[in-house]
Amino acid sequence: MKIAPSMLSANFATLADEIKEIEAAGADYLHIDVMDGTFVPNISFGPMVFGALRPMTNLVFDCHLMVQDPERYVEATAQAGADIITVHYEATKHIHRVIQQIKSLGKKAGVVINPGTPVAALDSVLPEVDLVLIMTVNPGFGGQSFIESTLTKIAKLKALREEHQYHYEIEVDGGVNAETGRKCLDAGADVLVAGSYIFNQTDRKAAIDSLRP
Ligand SMILES: O=C(CO)[C@H](O)[C@H](O)COP(=O)(O)O
Ligand SMILES: [Co+2]
Repeated sequence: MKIAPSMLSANFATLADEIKEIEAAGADYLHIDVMDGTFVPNISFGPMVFGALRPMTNLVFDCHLMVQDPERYVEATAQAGADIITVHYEATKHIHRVIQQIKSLGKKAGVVINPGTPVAALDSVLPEVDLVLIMTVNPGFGGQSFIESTLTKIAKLKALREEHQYHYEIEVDGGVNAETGRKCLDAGADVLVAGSYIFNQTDRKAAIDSLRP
């Protein structure tokens, strides 16, 4: 399993040091939450900010685009050094086209659904994607409580992957701590995103280690 600390909960005044610390502590991905104030009621940062961090770390840049019509920003995200670009099913009229756009730029393509969207909405893109992200909170803010009803989606995605020999990783995002993270892993998750749980602790290595079974 992999751990993806979410930069949203890091100290923005010392971002480079925060990133180096979680890399040394054994993180696998750096989860990068881009918010536009339209698709979600919050604004975070964009490609100019994480692009500046790219030369400072070898962590996989796992970009979660919470923006309306993400096709407008996929290219800039790729150019800023993203490795995985994940777009919301709910944010575009053309989810299949955006996935193709991401792949044509040589990046791994992910799709993400809100707690209110069923796995069935993803039928047509599951054969194409490298990652499926299940929101375990409503997107927009760190530090929210895990929504238990999302666990059944993880199990569904795992069963579909086995049945059809799909290749996507299953990632979960929101309200993940040692307890809820374990439930996600038991249900079949491969990647745990955790923001406040990791960055609110002074010992980030202990926090990351506590998420591993
Ligand atoms: O996408 C996100 C919010 O929309 C974040 O990745 C997520 O909320 C992480 O924060 P926390 O672990 O504190 O819930
Ligand atoms: Co996220």
